[in-house]
Amino acid sequence: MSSQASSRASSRGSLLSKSSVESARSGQSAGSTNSDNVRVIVRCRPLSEKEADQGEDEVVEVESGDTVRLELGALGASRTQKKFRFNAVMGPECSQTQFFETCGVKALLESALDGYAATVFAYGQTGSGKTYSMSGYEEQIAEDAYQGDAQSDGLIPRSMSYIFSRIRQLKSNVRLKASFCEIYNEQVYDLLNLTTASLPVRWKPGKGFFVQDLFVVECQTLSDIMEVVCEGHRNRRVGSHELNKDSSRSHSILTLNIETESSDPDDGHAVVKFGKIVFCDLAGSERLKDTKSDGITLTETGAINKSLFALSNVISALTTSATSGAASLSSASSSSPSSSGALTAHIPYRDSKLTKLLMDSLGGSSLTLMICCCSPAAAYADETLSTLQYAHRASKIRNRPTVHLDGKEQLISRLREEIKHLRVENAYLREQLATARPTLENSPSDSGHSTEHVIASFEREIERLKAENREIRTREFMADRNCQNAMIENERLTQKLEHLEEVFVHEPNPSGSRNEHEQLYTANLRLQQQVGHLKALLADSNHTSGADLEPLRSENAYLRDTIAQLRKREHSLLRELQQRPSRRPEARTIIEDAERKDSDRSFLFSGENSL
Ligand SMILES: Nc1ncnc2c1ncn2[C@@H]1O[C@H](COP(=O)(O)OP(=O)(O)OP(=O)(O)O)[C@@H](O)[C@H]1O
Repeated sequence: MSSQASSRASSRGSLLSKSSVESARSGQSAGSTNSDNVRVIVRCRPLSEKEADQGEDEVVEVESGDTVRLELGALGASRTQKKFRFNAVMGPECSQTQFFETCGVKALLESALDGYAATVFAYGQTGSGKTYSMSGYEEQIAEDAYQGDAQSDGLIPRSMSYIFSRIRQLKSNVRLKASFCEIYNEQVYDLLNLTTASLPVRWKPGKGFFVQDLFVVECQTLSDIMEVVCEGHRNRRVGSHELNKDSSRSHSILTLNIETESSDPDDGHAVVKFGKIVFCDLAGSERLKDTKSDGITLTETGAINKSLFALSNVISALTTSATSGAASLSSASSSSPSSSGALTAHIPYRDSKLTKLLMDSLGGSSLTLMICCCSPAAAYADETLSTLQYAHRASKIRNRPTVHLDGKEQLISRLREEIKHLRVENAYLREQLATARPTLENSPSDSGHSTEHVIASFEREIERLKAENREIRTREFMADRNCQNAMIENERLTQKLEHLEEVFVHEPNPSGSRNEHEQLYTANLRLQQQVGHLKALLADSNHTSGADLEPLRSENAYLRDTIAQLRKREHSLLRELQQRPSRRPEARTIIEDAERKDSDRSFLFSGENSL
């Protein structure tokens, strides 16, 4: 296996938006709805031995291939039922092979080979079968030199072997790179490199959120990649509690980057696409009292529930904006440069590392498959209900799948698209002229205008509209670029603050923190200048294309909010510094300095200057 420690994950290509993706891409064999929606599959496991011994009732029933019925309430007359419909529902009898064949993951893998980003994530209560569905038996897959098991293997090993079998058939050069990390207690750890401490999550334009310094392994054979999978499982944090003896205590994220080089069927030139598939096995949602958590387990459970709550908030915000007709993509932190005009609602991706890293999968440019696992036991009916409700909301999320190409390819494809559009427009205009000409030729020229005059005025109008269109596009491009710049500044400021926090925690020398503050102030000022520039641009744009720039204004409001929050944090850090007796004189100077500078710059955020 050739491996490389990559300080930054391989530089990715740009994204090319597509308005829609062929239905085949979403792999919807059973009950497919919209190709851009998150596809949701429910899988109900059999009763465990323990549950069967306890005489548990089964309250989950698969009604048809896509409907699940849940019995609620006490046994007897007061029982009620709830029904949910999903893309597909699989019951306890469903084998791992059947599950792989019918859940739609194969089509996602095909899409990833075709340059799309795809995500499969498993959600459900602890012990409901997420790891079993994603990987198989955890203790087996974590064995040294694991060779695979035809019966019990889950989606991940099956997907890996599927990809290699497809690569053998394809007439393309394919490069595969894998990384594997986990989010444990809100910190990201590399599962392939245990020597590193927790890793930071960063944001970059054109790339979105990513884990910095993650170990990336180039895989040439199936056994290379299975080694990555097994190594990750060996290193994943597993604990034992009342509901599951091998419970995953973290969210794990396995990413396979697929670089495919093929020749364009139209003109034979080489095209490189950057697809990827992400497998995310979430830690189980769980009630503290059921798991009988204490000490470390209690902290872990708290962190798990907190990040799942953040995920639920993102899903709610996305579904609310989807049902209210608002676009679901947040350009403020989107990985897609082409998506920047789409923001109309703030989606709280930044609230947790999990939601940052899943941003592209939820409301972003990825094709997404959510696997919802549940237990059939009556004892967990409430948890199952909340899982199904969660899943139902998630199924309303609309993504915008995009092909990932490198910069040059992106330009060529954009120009091709442009030519295609112009051709359609030309054909339409010719048609219009053809229908207008006989009418005009037969009509009396009582208005004093000849047919030629009318046609010429049509043509002038078309030219005028085209010029206006170009101008609006230029303005949008400029505003988009300014937003990107403001985001970069925002990220830089966040990093400064993180650094400043570290400075306080680790007791550095006093002159260092003063310096920190100066740098922070300069960065802050630069950010404000960006925002001011953006405001001026938007105010100017208002005259001609106010409606087109509405999303940017909303994004701007979000950025200003973020800046205000960052400033609050900056102040609280300074107050903290002031409270330390050893640093009081130094703190006073810094605070006075900051307050004086604040009053200088406050005009930028005053009411009449806001957008
Ligand atoms: N469909 C299934 N068929 C047979 N056994 C299953 C099935 N699903 C789960 N199991 C078994 O149930 C137990 C719990 O499953 P698993 O560890 O996958 O749950 P989990 O949802 O990943 O839990 P946690 O969130 O605590 O990690 C395991 O012993 C697993 O082998």
